[in-house]
Amino acid sequence: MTQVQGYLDQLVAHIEKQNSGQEEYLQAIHEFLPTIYPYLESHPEIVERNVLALLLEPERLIKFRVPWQDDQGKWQVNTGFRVQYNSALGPYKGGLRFHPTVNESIMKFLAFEQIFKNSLTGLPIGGGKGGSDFDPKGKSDAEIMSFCQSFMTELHKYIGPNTDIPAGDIGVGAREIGYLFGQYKRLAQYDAGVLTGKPLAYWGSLGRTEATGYGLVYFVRELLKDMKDSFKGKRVLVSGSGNVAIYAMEKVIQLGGIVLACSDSNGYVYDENGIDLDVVKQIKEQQRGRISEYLTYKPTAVYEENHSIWELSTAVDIALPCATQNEINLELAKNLAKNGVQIVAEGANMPTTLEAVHFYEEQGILYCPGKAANAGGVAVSALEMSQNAQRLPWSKEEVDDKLEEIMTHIYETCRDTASKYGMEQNFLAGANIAGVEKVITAMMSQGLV
Ligand SMILES: NC(=O)C1=CN([C@@H]2O[C@H](COP(=O)(O)OP(=O)(O)OC[C@H]3O[C@@H](n4cnc5c(N)ncnc54)[C@H](O)[C@@H]3O)[C@@H](O)[C@H]2O)C=CC1
Ligand SMILES: O=C(O)CCC(=O)C(=O)O
Repeated sequence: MTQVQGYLDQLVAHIEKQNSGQEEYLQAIHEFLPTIYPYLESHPEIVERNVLALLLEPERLIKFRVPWQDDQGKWQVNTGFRVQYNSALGPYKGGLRFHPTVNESIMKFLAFEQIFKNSLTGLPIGGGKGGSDFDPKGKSDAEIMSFCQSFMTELHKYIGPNTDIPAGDIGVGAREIGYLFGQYKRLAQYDAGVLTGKPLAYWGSLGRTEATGYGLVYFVRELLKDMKDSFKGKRVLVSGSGNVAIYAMEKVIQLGGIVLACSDSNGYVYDENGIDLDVVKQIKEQQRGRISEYLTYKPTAVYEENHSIWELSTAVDIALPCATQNEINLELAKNLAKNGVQIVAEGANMPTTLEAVHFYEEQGILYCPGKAANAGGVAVSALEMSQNAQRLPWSKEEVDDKLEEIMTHIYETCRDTASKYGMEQNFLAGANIAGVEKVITAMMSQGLV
């Protein structure tokens, strides 16, 4: 056994013991460590000085009680989290998720991935993530406000425009960011730089709403260019119908692709004529309704309740999972392969199980991991921070041009890093090595901090 392998085995054993039962977190670590093996071989000082032990331990994990009152006057309580994982490259940056499945494991996997994603953007941001097991589904506006105010009452002690800057994620959009900011302002001082993804009326950035979805499609467009191909006529499946999914669909359609299906947590809708995005926006952005309502507007479409979009049996060129973690397992990946998929690019964070990722590799399906392909959202969040610091808003074109430039650079970095280490087209290894290299260099130059 090589020295590097021995070191990795020892680290994995320690992490498994310390985090037993935290499945998603351990999955993210198991996905990450083997891919950086060749980088560690060429950098023996990292192993000799045990740098990875520091990298793998979050700098801080904050867990707090969030009491709030429902519309009946009854007291309710949820758990809040903020994981401040790594600040080598800048203040902690990463979204807040409000979803009943949120727990320590999910928070830690998201914060861990965020470190390398933020590093790949080339912008000065460290990695963090937070949220709560609060379920916004079915709650009134007053209940959402009450919850957000209580959440921020505790969180404001730990964040600030130069220390930790949260944003949105599942269940946290412009409405929630508005309530969170309102409470921050009452408790601290007026500094809109403390959150990103803000509404445009007070220091939000044009283009942030679209950024993750557009960025994902820019990443795939660059990959297609290398293949002397384009989105024109490509048959595309997009899971979810939230922020990331909607703007991924919009850009695919603008570039000439056909989006055949999208979904929500209840089921999926398939429209052979191509999904009508105006209808999806009306249902999801205006009515906050269910995707099944698509059939009211488009009766010829098909709706499948309680089925995954990845079970569909139809020819597919490109799959864009944009809903949630582990939505594609091995069986569903096999179905995608049967349907002829060539590219799987992740808008969501870790939507593919490790077995399915290995299957893509074996089958030669090009796999673009979320930490690279969905980095456009956090990149534009960092541009929002720049605009806030300058006290100057940029035009939508300026933001979008920068987003395209950043995503092209991320794609090229992943491609070239993979090639440099002899792993042609392994974008996962490319993303992990390029992402970690900068973080480790910064950590080593900062000493034991
Ligand atoms: N909003 C952003 O800027 C970024 C989001 N992401 C990731 O993208 C994914 C989606 O986030 P958003 O669009 O912001 O959230 P959202 O709350 O706007 O939408 C989430 C969508 O996923 C669907 N969904 C949730 N759980 C599901 C399940 N179990 N099965 C099927 N569908 C399910 C929901 O119905 C909804 O359509 C998440 O993994 C998030 O971490 C990644 C980078 C940035
Ligand atoms: O915009 C941000 O700061 C965070 C986005 C995010 O949570 C993510 O990239 O997963």
